[in-house]
Amino acid sequence: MFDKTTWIRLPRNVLVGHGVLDQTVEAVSELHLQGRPLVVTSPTPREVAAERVAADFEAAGDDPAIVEIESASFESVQRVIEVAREVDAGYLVGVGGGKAIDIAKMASDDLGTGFVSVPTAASHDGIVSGRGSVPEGDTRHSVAAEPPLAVVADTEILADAPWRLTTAGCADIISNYTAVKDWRLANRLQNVEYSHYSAALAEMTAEMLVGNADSIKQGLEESAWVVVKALVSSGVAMSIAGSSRPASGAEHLFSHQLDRMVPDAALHGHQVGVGTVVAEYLHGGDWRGIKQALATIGAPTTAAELGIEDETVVAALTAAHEIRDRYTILGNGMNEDAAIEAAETTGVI
Ligand SMILES: NC(=O)C1=CN([C@@H]2O[C@H](COP(=O)(O)OP(=O)(O)OC[C@H]3O[C@@H](n4cnc5c(N)ncnc54)[C@H](O)[C@@H]3O)[C@@H](O)[C@H]2O)C=CC1
Ligand SMILES: O=C(CO)COP(=O)(O)O
Ligand SMILES: [Zn+2]
Repeated sequence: MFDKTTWIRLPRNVLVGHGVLDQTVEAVSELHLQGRPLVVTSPTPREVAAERVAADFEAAGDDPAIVEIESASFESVQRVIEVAREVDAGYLVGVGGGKAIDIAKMASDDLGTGFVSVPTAASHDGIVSGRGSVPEGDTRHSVAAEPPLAVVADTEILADAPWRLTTAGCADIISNYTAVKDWRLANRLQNVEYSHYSAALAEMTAEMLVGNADSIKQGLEESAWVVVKALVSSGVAMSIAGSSRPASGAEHLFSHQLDRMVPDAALHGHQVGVGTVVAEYLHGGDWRGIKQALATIGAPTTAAELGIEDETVVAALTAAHEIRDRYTILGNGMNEDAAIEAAETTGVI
């Protein structure tokens, strides 16, 4: 008997454009969600967008509540769940960067409620994905979470956000190159389940972004448009795969290890970009091309540009494979000499 089952969960409404934040209530009303919206946000995104979204729900008679989170942690998820129960929320609206959106989608999953994604920065490809990424002790979980029913990406807001957030999003997409190589390797060596469609979409998204690298420039709203569409596409690749494999390989393990060693030292996407240069080198690929694309966009390509000590980068490379049980080009780990050699050859240190 044929026994394969695939369940691909994608958003129904994806709004991308200038001023679309004002259409959030309309995009949600189309989904026939019931009850009060709970807006999940963090301090800056609250000022930038969440208060406006809440005011629009208020004006529509939807009686919204707001909860602010500070970090991506299971404690934050738990707090949001508690607040959602206290206010009897019908669905959750995540407004902010990757952390606020991850917390909202994980809390929604637990509560069994709908989730709407309102990114205020084009900084990560979790905008659409049905995954949450949360550190815990020595490890970092990639957990199944509620994928958004709707996405509202206002390019006016995204273009107004600090430019470094957009370059981080670009680097998070460029990392698909090595993530897919790692996925293929894991498929061949470990029989890890692999999706050609998902991998092709993830790679094509990275190629299109790199092909447009010259047109991604600070101060152009068009750039925010190009980047956020790529982030949506990358998130769809994760939804097709049912895992973060098409967008997260060795370069992500390296970034997650840096988060453990030097929390908040640099943006997720920027760390991932530097990890991509080293991972591409380890794969014997065109690491110079990756480095050039990152540099053209204005994303960091060295430890110094990340603001992280060379020794910390080397230590993160040697310990990255321990983050989780995900087979990558790192295999059972790099020793220190090999990590120094790779980081020096690529000019990362
Ligand atoms: N679930 C998934 O599939 C994925 C999850 N992630 C996760 O997302 C997180 C990284 O996302 P980031 O957005 O880089 O981090 P973040 O959510 O911490 O945001 C970075 C900073 O940007 C600020 N910010 C956001 N919008 C702003 C605006 N319009 N103006 C000014 N400041 C603004 C935030 O307040 C924060 O200080 C990590 O935890 C990462 O693991 C990343 C990729 C995929
Ligand atoms: O950041 C991600 C994809 O860009 C996914 O995060 P994980 O590595 O935790 O799955
Ligand atoms: Zn990422």
